[in-house]
Amino acid sequence: MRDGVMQDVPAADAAAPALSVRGLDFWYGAHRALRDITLDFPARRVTGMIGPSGCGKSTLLRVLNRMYDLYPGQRATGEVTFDGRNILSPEMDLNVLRSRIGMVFQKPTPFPMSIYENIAFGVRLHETLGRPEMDARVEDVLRRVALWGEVKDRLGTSATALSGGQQQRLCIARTIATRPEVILLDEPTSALDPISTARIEELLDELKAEFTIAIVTHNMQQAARCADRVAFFYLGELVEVDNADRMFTAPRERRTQDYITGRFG
Ligand SMILES: Nc1ncnc2c1ncn2[C@@H]1O[C@H](COP(=O)(O)OP(=O)(O)OP(=O)(O)O)[C@@H](O)[C@H]1O
Repeated sequence: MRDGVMQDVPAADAAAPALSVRGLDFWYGAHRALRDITLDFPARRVTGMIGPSGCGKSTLLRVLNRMYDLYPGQRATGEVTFDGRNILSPEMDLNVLRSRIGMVFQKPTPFPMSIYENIAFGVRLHETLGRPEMDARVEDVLRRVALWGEVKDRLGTSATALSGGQQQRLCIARTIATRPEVILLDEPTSALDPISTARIEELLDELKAEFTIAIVTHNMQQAARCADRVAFFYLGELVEVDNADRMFTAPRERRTQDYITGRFG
């Protein structure tokens, strides 16, 4: 426990953290959007991040793969340990980092190229594969996101012609194709219909056998269905983190209880 934030985990659920955030502060210019965040992301578990709009959930995801680095005036202090290194360090190779900690956005963002190239493009940045190996990689990840059957006969056609749900599964396939350890998802189903949403949720359940997953969601049912652990944020602070079942049945903090019962947010 640190600074009053409850985060003890029963031994059975105490997977080693893949990512450890310690004393993290984040600024957009003079605006401090995250305050002294300390949070572990256990390996091969789904950590759900919830809280009212503007509380800093997306900001934290953007810190975890240094996405903020693309924007002047944004800075983070503190530590985020991944594979024994502080990823906030200026020496970090950001291309390597982003291949190991992949990100899926709210709105499906396929590249304006073919379905095949959407996957092969990122792989080529990090590996040199011959055509048969690349074909096998493309097929493997499309099978894993349950898209192969739907697209195998039109791999050369534009990805932008797919439905929203198919596009989001393609974006997840693209992310796992570079074989990351961690997948960050920022409200990945908020633009999708209920059937596509259910398919993505099932997919997350399968992927967590292999990947560490952090998902931002506004949907309490989704957090309860998908997440092993849930972290509740409010006004840039981490209020409480706990196993999902306990978080939704017996939250310890009043603010968490008010939020999950719909009293604000
Ligand atoms: N580019 C930016 N420049 C300045 N302030 C920003 C920027 N992006 C976010 N903020 C501010 O940082 C705070 C946290 O925003 P963030 O987007 O992380 O919240 P969130 O919890 O993900 O919200 P939502 O659920 O609405 O997506 C908010 O006060 C927001 O206004």
